[in-house]
Amino acid sequence: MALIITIDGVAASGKSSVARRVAEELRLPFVSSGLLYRAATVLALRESLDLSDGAALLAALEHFSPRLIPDAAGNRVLVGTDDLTGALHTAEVDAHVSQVSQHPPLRRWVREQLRLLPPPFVVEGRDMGSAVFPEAAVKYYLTARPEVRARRRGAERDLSVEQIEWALRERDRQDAAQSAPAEGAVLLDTSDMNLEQVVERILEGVRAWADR
Ligand SMILES: Nc1ncnc2c1ncn2[C@@H]1O[C@H](COP(=O)(O)OP(=O)(O)O)[C@@H](O)[C@H]1O
Ligand SMILES: Nc1ccn([C@H]2C[C@H](O)[C@@H](COP(=O)(O)OP(=O)(O)O)O2)c(=O)n1
Repeated sequence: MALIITIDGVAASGKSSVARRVAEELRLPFVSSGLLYRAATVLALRESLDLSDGAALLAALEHFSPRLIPDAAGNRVLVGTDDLTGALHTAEVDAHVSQVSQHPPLRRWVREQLRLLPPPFVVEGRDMGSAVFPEAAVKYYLTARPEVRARRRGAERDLSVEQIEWALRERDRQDAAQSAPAEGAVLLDTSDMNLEQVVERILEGVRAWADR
């Protein structure tokens, strides 16, 4: 079975940065599942769709067919030849993506897109090790204290750390349904670890799996 490594966790726990570095060390592609939910949100906002209307949101995904490109330097999302990536990480998308991602038809669409990707790869999100790739060989779940996560994200948003912490706690609450750690996932609280320490812990886990 080709190796799939899942790295799930709460917002700003370090999933994308850690997945990118782990994939780099293992010379594997890495996949950021959240970008498809962010792309769905950007499309819905641009089309002024009702974010509570799952059928309309799914129709928009099927019409625009956003494509996730697992670039090693950082995943990209294309709609036709338009690169949506630069519009995905904003406070406005943060504020609406949880509502968009709740709809089961959208989750099924995202799952179908992800399961088309040829293993091996590292994939990060909320439910990669549970709902999407339960067969994955190595599963991790990252957490960190909200104030630590807010400080880390602070460099990426033009909001105060207090505003970011409030928004992260709100998104944790809204995302809770699809964010439970997968069975067998190794839980890592990264609050007091730097990025490379988290990366090394996961690489140790992959080596242990390879030597089993
Ligand atoms: N263990 C860590 N220590 C310090 N900074 C970190 C750590 N993990 C991630 N970061 C930084 O925190 C920010 C958010 O990380 P990111 O990977 O985007 O989180 P997520 O994908 O879980 O939302 C990034 O700037 C990243 O470089
Ligand atoms: N596998 C996933 C990935 C993301 N989501 C939802 C929940 C998140 O609030 C949004 C955005 O996810 P993303 O990983 O890009 O967000 P963060 O990097 O954690 O801030 O999408 C999801 O429901 N399932």
